[in-house]
Amino acid sequence: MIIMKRITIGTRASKLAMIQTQWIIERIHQQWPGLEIAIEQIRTTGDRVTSVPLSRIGGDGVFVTEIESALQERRIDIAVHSLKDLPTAQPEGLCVLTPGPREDVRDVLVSKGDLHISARGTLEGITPGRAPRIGTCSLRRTAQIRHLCPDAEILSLRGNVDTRLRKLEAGEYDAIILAAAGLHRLDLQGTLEGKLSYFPVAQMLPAPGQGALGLEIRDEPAFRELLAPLQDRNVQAATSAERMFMRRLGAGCYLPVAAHAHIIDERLVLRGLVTSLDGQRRILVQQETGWNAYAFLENAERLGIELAEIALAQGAHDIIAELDGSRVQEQQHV
Ligand SMILES: NCc1[nH]cc(CCC(=O)O)c1CC(=O)O
Repeated sequence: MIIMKRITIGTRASKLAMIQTQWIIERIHQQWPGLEIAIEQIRTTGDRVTSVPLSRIGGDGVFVTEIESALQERRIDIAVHSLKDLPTAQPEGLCVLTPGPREDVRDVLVSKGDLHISARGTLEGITPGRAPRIGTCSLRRTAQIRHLCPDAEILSLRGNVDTRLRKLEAGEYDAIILAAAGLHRLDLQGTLEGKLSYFPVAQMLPAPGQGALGLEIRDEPAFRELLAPLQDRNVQAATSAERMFMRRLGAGCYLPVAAHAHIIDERLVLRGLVTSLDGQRRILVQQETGWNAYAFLENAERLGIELAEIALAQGAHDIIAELDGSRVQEQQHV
């Protein structure tokens, strides 16, 4: 039985983070109408340091560390995150629940001119003799776009979604790549009509957890009970498989590792990718659970681990080690 009267939700202050938080608050209120919910905005390292690519700041958790401290110190009770920003292992005493439904998992090309993604997933509309300039800071997107278009010039792009769109308008890029989920939640499809083309998942495999939210709490029965009605078994199974794939590879969230799981015919199907930054070497693997096996979370997690081991057996370790090495060198030059 819930006896709480008031809880505090912690979040980043960005427009997207606030929309996500408001949505979660509405969902909690539907279940627990009397509960008073306060919001605490927390500034993270990722919000403060906007001029350096995330892959150089030091990888994991740049958008969450301060928020996790607030949870551990009991200044907040629930943290609302974009699941893909959340490291795959939680600090002592914290756990993550995943509400549904999951937004669109795909990445989108937002174009200033003719560049677009065809239905087959190829990059079209390139001006002959000129390398398309594409903005992204994600190594996962960089490697996959280089695979699709080895001539593309990849330019660094950081900031929240509005900032990125402003930089595109300013003419620094021919196109930029964003997560569909962020654009949809910010209700930007209308404004960007005619400029958007969606990558098929197979051509731009998403980040583990992309499109899903993660609710982080102290692992206590009262908060588990409070959020239980929001949980979605299928989203939980799919994202757990994706995140375990990443975790077993020992890859931080800013390495070119991608994973996507979905349910077909009552089986959980997981696809994973480990790729070199130039997009030349790719280890693309797929595995599925038995019929209805994903009903047990352990099976979804085991699927992620098994697929990672398949990728490692095919040489994923070498690619990751190489990338880790080059990142350390880059950091020394910052
Ligand atoms: N680190 C950026 C980030 N984290 C979560 C989202 C929104 C999409 C999502 O929830 O997966 C974005 C923006 C983007 O990648 O374009």
